[in-house]
Amino acid sequence: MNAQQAWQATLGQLQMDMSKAAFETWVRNAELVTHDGETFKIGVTNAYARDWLESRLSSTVARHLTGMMSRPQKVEFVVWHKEYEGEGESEGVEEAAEEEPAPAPNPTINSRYTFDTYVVGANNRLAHAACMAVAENPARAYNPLFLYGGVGLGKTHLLHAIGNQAHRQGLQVLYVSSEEFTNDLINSIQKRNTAAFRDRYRRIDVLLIDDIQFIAGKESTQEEFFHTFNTLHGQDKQVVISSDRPPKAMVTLEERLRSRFEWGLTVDIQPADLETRIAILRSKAERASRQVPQEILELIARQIQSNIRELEGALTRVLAYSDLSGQPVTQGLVNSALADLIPQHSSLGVDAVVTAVSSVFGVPSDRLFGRDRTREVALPRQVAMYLMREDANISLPQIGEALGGRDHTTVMYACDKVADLMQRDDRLRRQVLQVRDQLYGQARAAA
Ligand SMILES: Nc1ncnc2c1ncn2[C@@H]1O[C@H](COP(=O)(O)OP(=O)(O)OP(=O)(O)O)[C@@H](O)[C@H]1O
Repeated sequence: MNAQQAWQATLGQLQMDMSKAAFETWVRNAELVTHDGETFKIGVTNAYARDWLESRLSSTVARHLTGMMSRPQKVEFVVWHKEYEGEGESEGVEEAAEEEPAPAPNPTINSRYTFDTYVVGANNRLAHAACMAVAENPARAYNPLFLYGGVGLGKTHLLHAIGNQAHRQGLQVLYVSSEEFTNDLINSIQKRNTAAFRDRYRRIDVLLIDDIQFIAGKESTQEEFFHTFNTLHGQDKQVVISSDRPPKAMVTLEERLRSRFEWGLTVDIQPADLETRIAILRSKAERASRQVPQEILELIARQIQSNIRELEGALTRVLAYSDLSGQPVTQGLVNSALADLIPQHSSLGVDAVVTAVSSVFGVPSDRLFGRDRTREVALPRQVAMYLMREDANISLPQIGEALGGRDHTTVMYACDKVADLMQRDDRLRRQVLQVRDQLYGQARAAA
């Protein structure tokens, strides 16, 4: 087998092993540059892709190549552009590519929000992969990309991350909230300067428009956005849109806009699970050069469940509390610092959990309290047991007593089963998050 065949076979293997999104984002455009008998030099289009492949795939790729060539092989990823082909050593090419001066900052893009600082978990993996794909290949991956999710879950962060990367590639990027778009439009109409408005919005390569839900119901803004969208899309320019709900749920949105939003890819961001929330806190603490014990991060992450902005705010508050009082960060300090942010667990009782489970799973409360064992009731009941145990700290015998007079081993089994299923069953994980959303929404409202 020659080197090119071995590389193509490795690509085929990776395609089978990796998720589609990851493969498309990171591997599809990689090419064999040189092979000197023992090292495969693989070219990728930018330093991001090189670092990603180097840190996650180099040993897997080397293993596949070794198997195919029947002798030990190494792999090296380099930044490589096709137009440099034949101009000599690829090392030289790599340096040339990296020495390009950075473009002047883009005033509409927040340079702190990058893919590097975005923590990926099960809740946002697809959204993250889609954004990476768009940033790598504007207008060629998904156009438009429509990103939706609840408040404070990282939509704006991802838009800026795309913006930062596209800007580094020398593209003209414009980030605006839909409110700014509306205000710009109104001003231009008042000043009779709509030509300048159109120029600003149509002479760009990438338009990132945040919180598009605010244009629903505003007729002339929708009209103008429709033309902006068509012009950009028609010229193969990338449009990325964020919203707090999917296009279908934007009731007062004109049908022609809704259908355009659905032309490309629509992806959601769900609330982050516990592990991701801890990882976000850890990353934020590290960036602030602070050492915070794992159990403290976990304590904060358990308390603030549905909004990453609040989660970050909670950490900042705990650290400020510790600095101002001169005390170390302990559980007690966290509890005092967050007393008014955290719903008190005692307010979560059996009834609150059953009501929330009942509404998310669509099973009447009395059936959850009863002894019915059909699957449509049994699983939601097990979820209720799990949440009573995990979130409301109710004892196993009390839970069993409340839910149909079961003994504590049944409850223990249910809790383990739900915890295990949530690792594998995405739908169930989301349902549990929805229940928690309801519980904590209620608890906060009652506080
Ligand atoms: N996965 C993540 N990793 C790191 N930081 C995150 C993540 N998700 C959200 N954040 C941070 O949480 C904060 C809120 O995120 P962001 O403003 O992007 O949310 P949003 O979904 O746009 O909210 P809104 O609905 O209010 O517009 C930001 O500081 C962002 O950096």
